[in-house]
Amino acid sequence: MASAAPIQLMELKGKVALITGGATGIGLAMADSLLAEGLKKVYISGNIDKDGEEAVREMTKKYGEGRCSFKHLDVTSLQQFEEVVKEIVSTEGGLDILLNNAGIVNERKWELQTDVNINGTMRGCLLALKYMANRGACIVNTSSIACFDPVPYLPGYSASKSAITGLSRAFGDPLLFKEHNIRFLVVAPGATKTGIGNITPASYHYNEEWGRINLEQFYSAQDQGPEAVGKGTVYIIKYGSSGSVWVVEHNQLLRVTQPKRESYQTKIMDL
Ligand SMILES: NC(=O)C1=CN([C@@H]2O[C@H](COP(=O)(O)OP(=O)(O)OC[C@H]3O[C@@H](n4cnc5c(N)ncnc54)[C@H](O)[C@@H]3O)[C@@H](O)[C@H]2O)C=CC1
Ligand SMILES: CCCCCC(=O)/C=C/C=C\C/C=C\C/C=C\CCCC(=O)O
Repeated sequence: MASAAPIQLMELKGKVALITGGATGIGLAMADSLLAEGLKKVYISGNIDKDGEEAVREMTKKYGEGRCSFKHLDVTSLQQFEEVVKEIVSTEGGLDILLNNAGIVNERKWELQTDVNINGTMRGCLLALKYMANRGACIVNTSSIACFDPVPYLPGYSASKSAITGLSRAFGDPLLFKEHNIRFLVVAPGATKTGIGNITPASYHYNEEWGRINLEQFYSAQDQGPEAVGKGTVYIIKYGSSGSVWVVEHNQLLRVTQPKRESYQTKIMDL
């Protein structure tokens, strides 16, 4: 049920955004939704140049010349990440929105999965503190519903998404917000039709049978397109208070209210 009219915390017209893993799927849908809202410029970034170039062609056709550019950025490299952020800040006079969205599913290469998903998001948040403070900036980190309900066959992936939600809530705490005036937010999508599942069980899982079961479950659970996450993210950027967590699942945007831990603990004994 909708509550009282929310207070808009950011005007999107004329703003500049950078999206990691922005060339495909959810990241590209976020770019599309932001451009539709009148952003001055959206920088799509990613580790695969041909995907980036294709995405820019698509966005330029839809929104006109100069609204969207591609930057090569592998989020496992802090140096690359910092160079891209610095270049945008110097060209545009500042960066207003950073969407830490790059992510992979790869239980076989779980260390790489950790580096992209957790460390990549952490790098983006730390760079935001360094280059985006005190201008009302907003960071949205892409988690997953796997952060609430760990997917049995994806321990490393589920852990990485719990970490993203945890670090975003810590960065987004009102105490820190008072110091740097940056909102840190979480979008946690449910199963979404993108290329993330275009993998073979043996190529991404240490247990091929688990991989097969997980992919089957994933394909049958995908009931929304990336556009839903793009639209939901625009709402979150406009209205989400720092540290808030949001789900986009079954084509709905939902606000997550974390219960106080005392409410779900059962006392066993005094020690
Ligand atoms: N599709 C789904 O059901 C769900 C996806 N997510 C998350 O949404 C985010 C986007 O995924 P999708 O759009 O679904 O898949 P996708 O595979 O289309 O997008 C991921 C993007 O990240 C890029 N990427 C991978 N490694 C990178 C690196 N080292 N540096 C920079 N970019 C890199 C890929 O090239 C790709 O463009 C991910 O964080 C994923 O975990 C969360 C919940 C559900
Ligand atoms: C290849 C898996 C990609 C994981 C993407 C993700 O972040 C989250 C996906 C969420 C659910 C799908 C994953 C596994 C399916 C498990 C259970 C299906 C239960 C059906 C449902 O909850 O709707």
